[in-house]
Amino acid sequence: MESRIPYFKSLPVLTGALSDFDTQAVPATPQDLFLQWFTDAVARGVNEPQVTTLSTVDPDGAPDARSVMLLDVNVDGWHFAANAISPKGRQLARQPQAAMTFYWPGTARQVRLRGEVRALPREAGLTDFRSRPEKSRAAILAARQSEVLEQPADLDVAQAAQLARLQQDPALSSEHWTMYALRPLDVEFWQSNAVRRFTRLRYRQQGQQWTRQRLWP
Ligand SMILES: Cc1cc2nc3c(=O)[nH]c(=O)nc-3n(C[C@H](O)[C@H](O)[C@H](O)COP(=O)(O)O)c2cc1C
Repeated sequence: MESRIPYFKSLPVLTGALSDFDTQAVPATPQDLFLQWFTDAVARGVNEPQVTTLSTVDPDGAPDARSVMLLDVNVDGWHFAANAISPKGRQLARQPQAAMTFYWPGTARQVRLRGEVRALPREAGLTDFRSRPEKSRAAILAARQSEVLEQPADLDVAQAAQLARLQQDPALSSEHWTMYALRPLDVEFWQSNAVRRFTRLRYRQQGQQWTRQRLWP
């Protein structure tokens, strides 16, 4: 098979108006720097900056990763919602550790987080569930997420059944839809610049404080 290396390497990367990253002038917490970078990504027109790659560990110790939507960032961590009985939910129940990776094209910035994941109290999942459109709630209720779908028509039947239930009882909720918070021990901010000199800054939790270290690129 013909090599695709020249093709992939010919595609532009780390493009955009790049900022200098002054690691001396950063906030005390990674939450604040993350929100600065996030707001900047939105202002620069980055599409869907709230989508992140969430990596977990399966029962065999193998990594697993997928996209999820970031829903909040605060002292409790980086929040996302998922079905507790999905593979990721089961993986997190067994091994409550995860990583999140953000890359915002056009900013040449990456943010990586690693740490413990906690399922938030049930009310948080319920509030998120209730805020979703009816069809999305029906899809969550019908979820047998990541099981093999033998007959595509089974999905339509399952979703239509849940939609009918919801129309009869709009207060219906999912007992499995859960809000999670990834509370990082490490958060690394990575920035390229016009001369491809990468600047990396890692925040590390130490007790109640965050320490900061520059990393070799
Ligand atoms: C852009 C995008 C956003 C997504 N957001 C979520 C999300 O917030 N929560 C979720 O459970 N799945 C989300 N998904 C679907 C997951 O990537 C994944 O396919 C699904 O949750 C099953 O993952 P699992 O088998 O590892 O549990 C999203 C997918 C995409 C492409």
